[in-house]
Amino acid sequence: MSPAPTTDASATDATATDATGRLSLWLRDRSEPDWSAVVAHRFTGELIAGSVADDVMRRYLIQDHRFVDGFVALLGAAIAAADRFETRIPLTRFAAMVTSDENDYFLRAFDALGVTEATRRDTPDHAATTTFQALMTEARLTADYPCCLAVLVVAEWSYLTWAARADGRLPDRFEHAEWITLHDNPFFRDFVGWLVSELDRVGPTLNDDARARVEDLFRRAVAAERAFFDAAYQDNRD
Ligand SMILES: Cc1ncc(C[n+]2csc(CCO)c2C)c(N)n1
Repeated sequence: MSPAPTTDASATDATATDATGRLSLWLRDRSEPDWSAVVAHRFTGELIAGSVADDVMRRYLIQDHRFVDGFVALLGAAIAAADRFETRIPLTRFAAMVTSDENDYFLRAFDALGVTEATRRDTPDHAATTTFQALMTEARLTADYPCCLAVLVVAEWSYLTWAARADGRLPDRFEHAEWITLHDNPFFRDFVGWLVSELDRVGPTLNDDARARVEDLFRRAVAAERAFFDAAYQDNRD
């Protein structure tokens, strides 16, 4: 019943119309049209083309840097809630990567874009950031592995999918190019393939209620990703 783990999550074109097959594909279907809006968002297209306006990039990165903290906490909850040791290992390695390479990118990009610490401190959270933080907290506090996975999978799989669209073409500026390669490289591809396969592994163990909770979190996470990208184009804070 359980499918072989995929190692190339971005190449998955299949759709699933019922939840008895691959839960990941079913959830992705159920999150349309938001899923497609996320992976083909104006922001990601402009990033790949290297044409994102600097103020858009600044707004996005200031908010996204705040996302990482809650994300790492959610990863920690998934590590704690996972059903076996072999599952904790990739999650732990990934947590180490997120807190080293990725944080370094943010700091260099802030420098290059002239974003000072004072600006970061004085910029309030956008409503889309607050929504996402709340969703990650909600998933974390379930202390339930499939619920944690639902939100993690959305955050990772959607990013791999849009980044893979660059297909080897990279824009000149590192602020743009590295944000793409951070989300489409062999390590990340393997990790996301594994993470998606985890959702498929636990899928058949869920009863209807548990699956409904996972679906609700997954769909709200996709909607939150869409709103997060939209927010980069909004000057106001609400
Ligand atoms: C709103 C938002 N959603 C998802 C990601 C993706 N993401 C967050 S942490 C992480 C791990 C290392 O890159 C990844 C892929 C993001 N950055 N911002």
